[in-house]
Amino acid sequence: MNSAGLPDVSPYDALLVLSFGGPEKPDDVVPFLENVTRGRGIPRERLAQVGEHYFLFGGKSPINDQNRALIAALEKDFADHGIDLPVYFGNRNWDPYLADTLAEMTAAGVRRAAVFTTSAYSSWSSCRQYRENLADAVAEVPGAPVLDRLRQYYNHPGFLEPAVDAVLASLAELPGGGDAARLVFVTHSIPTEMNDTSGSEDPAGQPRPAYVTQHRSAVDEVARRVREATGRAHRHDLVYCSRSGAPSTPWLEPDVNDHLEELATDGVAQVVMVPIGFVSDHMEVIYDLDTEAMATASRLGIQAVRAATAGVDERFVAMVRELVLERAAAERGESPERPAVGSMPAGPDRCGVGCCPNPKGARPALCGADS
Ligand SMILES: CC1=C(CCC(=O)O)c2cc3nc(cc4[nH]c(cc5[nH]c(cc1n2)c(C)c5CCC(=O)O)c(CCC(=O)O)c4C)C(CCC(=O)O)=C3C
Ligand SMILES: [Fe+2]
Repeated sequence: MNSAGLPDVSPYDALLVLSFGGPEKPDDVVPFLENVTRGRGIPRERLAQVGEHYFLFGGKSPINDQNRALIAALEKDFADHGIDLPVYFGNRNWDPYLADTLAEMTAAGVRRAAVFTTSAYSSWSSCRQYRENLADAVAEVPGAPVLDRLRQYYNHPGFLEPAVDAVLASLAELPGGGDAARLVFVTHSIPTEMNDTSGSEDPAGQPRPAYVTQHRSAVDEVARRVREATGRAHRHDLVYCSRSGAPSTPWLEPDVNDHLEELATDGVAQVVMVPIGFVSDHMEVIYDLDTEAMATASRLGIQAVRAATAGVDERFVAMVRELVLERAAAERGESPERPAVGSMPAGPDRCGVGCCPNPKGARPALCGADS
């Protein structure tokens, strides 16, 4: 609390929500995909396919609107809690681009901002690449504010509690209350090599392989709480979607569709798909799960329901506020509580040395113990 009895956000004078970005209209789709895949060696056929996913939804990704809704909810939550902190929005791959937002923040006199990324887990794609984006943007904008990326939140109760309720709601939608339903937790596949190097060897960092270890912690905790609530032990699995890259490069498996085939063979009749790797219903969720995996389930005669993502659940929104206040207190030299549930402790405020290296070679990155 500050002298007026309100939560103390110093040393911060802004919050930046940093996300992936997505196309807003059909003409944006190809330039967006070019932004995403610049220098990444994604085969042309894969890009054409992913372009079709966007065109199926009118050439517009839901992700930017979802982030604007999250920001509106945060502004309201801050106001309700007497917190006077402007919230800015910047993306890696589409308008509003991070560097433009940083220029706007600089012009508005922002000196130091907390940064919330819309990605809960550690890997190059979901963690360090955002830190590289921050370094690039700061290099482009003279006088840019100091930026503190908030810790990974895959094990924060504000992220997992909405997931538990979402699973319970989905079970209730299945005939018979889903009493024999399998819980199929789904996240974004990444190259196995990117998983192996996710996290760091620095004892103060996230233990390797952070990406899968963090997911297992989150998944087991949600399944445990569902069991507590229903009194039934639902079997559960962690599987993957949205594989990309060259077919010769190994990525995390099994793919959700292959897994459903296997479940059907084993006689599983009901499934709840839980998009535990994603914070909102963006393209991976509405295409890869709701369209493709749902069609697979229906072809196999499996009754399937997809659980909701955190979105603008008030606990998730409150989590962002709590993370800002926690980090602000830590930067003031206090020792705030660091809520964490599951098998892993709260992650560090700064990524460990060598955390989640870029597979194409080292680049400058902010917000690490070594930056
Ligand atoms: C771990 C992870 C997350 C989750 C964490 C986070 O949220 O950050 C994520 C999120 C997202 N990924 C997204 C879109 C895309 N990702 C691609 C490609 C890739 N993703 C990767 C990983 C991840 N991606 C990887 C290793 C590649 C291969 C290329 C490379 O090595 O860099 C491609 C290129 C085409 C393709 O190859 O699929 C697209 C279009 C969107 C926007 C959705 C929308 O528009 O609604 C979102 C939120
Ligand atoms: Fe992706």
